[in-house]
Amino acid sequence: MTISTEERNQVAKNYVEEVFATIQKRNPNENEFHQAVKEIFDSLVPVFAKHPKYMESGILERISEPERLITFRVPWVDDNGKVHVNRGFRVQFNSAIGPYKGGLRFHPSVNASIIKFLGFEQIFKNSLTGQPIGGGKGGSDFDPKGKSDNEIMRFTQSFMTELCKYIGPDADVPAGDIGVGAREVGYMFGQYKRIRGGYEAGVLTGKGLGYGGSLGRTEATGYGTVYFVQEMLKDAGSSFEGSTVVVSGSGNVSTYAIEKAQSLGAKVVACSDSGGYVYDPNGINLATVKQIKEVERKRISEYVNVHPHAEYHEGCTGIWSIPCDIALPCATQNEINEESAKLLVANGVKAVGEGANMPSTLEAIEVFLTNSVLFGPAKAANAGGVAVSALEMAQNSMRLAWTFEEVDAKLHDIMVNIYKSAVNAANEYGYPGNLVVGANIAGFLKVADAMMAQGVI
Ligand SMILES: NC(=O)C1=CN([C@@H]2O[C@H](COP(=O)(O)OP(=O)(O)OC[C@H]3O[C@@H](n4cnc5c(N)ncnc54)[C@H](O)[C@@H]3O)[C@@H](O)[C@H]2O)C=CC1
Ligand SMILES: O=C(O)CCC(=O)C(=O)O
Repeated sequence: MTISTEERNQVAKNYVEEVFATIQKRNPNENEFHQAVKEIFDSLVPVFAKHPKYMESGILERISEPERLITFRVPWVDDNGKVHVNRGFRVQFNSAIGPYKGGLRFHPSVNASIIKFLGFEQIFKNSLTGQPIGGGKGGSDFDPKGKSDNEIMRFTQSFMTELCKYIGPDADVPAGDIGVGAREVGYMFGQYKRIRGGYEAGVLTGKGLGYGGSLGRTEATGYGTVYFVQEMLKDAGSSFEGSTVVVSGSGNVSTYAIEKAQSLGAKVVACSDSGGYVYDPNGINLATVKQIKEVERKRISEYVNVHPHAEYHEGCTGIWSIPCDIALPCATQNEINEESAKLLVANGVKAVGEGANMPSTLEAIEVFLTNSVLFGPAKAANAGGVAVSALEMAQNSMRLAWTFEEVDAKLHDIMVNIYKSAVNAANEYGYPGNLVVGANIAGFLKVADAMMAQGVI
């Protein structure tokens, strides 16, 4: 008996809802994880309607359950001799297409829900890059703010003393994320080498250039986000040239998103940190931001001491009230809610590119899509960082180093290809222009096919 398209869609929708309900029940109070799962699941209904084989082999049930979630104690001693205990995490979510790959986040908000949402997203993002990397993520509820260099070193060494049991160049390859940059990766690499012996350069990415790091990795996520938005704009007959841009955050992703947007002729008028935001009508002076954040490790409020014509405002969400053509949320999850999205639309925003992971709530995404704002979802738009991490792994394996220009050209190609894959999948499954659906489907299909080929594991 043949069934109608409508009936197929209903069967697929029921399946997705049933699996989602099970996930909510099995992972209570993990709101960020539920949010990430819901966004993907809703996008996949047309895939299950067209290819019931994925339902029959329980792909959704399997892909949403981590292969492994490791939690561990991280004891360390501060400069005054006081003992502290933090909690460490590593989620090894999916290894269907390659070793687990994804960053480590040190932030007091880190918990199982945050790590699982990030690890889950990483599966599809990594698949979109076209490189052989599975999905993983980790971190700790350790707060690096205000800690001395020695405290950071003692903490990261303690963290790696446990983590090193579970990672390796062909097994699981961590890197940085919020609160983890070149300094922390360096200390972790040293501790891994000390415990495990040998010189396994490919066990971590984001390393310093003098000991196996790749040129272009520091810039990759920010540059990649701008390359992705450039493709969206190009298709709409527009560009960065002469546009006004707002970028949230002032860390790794923000800094290099600002740098690339400026180099393409945009005026970036605002950036922020977790304390507040700076509005500079003359255009943000990036050298000042780098000095404050990368050298002095101080608050962004210092900016107005150097540039008194600029304004500093307390609080995180106010930045979205600044009129702009292009918004690049590059700070953290759920930083744009429905209200902020409506404000951006009312002020004429044309494009949004997500440099951070899940920076827009589901309601905010809906606002952008229904108002025909060009919307580059995180999994696609910020995939440049992990893509260049995979290039770092490749260079480590080959024991050679590519030039900055070579890496940047590869990054550019990868971002263009991700954009094309998302556009094509959106068209094929009946959602033209919806890059959320397109990226989710394109990322899913490769992993799902690999899982099918490898049997029920
Ligand atoms: N570093 C990387 O290669 C990649 C990072 N990401 C994502 O990009 C985002 C930023 O990460 P990084 O730049 O690496 O971290 P980072 O630690 O270098 O910078 C984070 C920035 O966000 C600010 N921030 C934190 N909470 C905030 C809030 N509530 N409001 C405003 N600003 C806030 C911090 O003050 C800091 O300036 C995160 O969502 C991360 O998961 C995504 C892909 C790759
Ligand atoms: O380069 C990496 O492996 C980390 C990238 C990452 O954590 C991310 O894409 O969110």
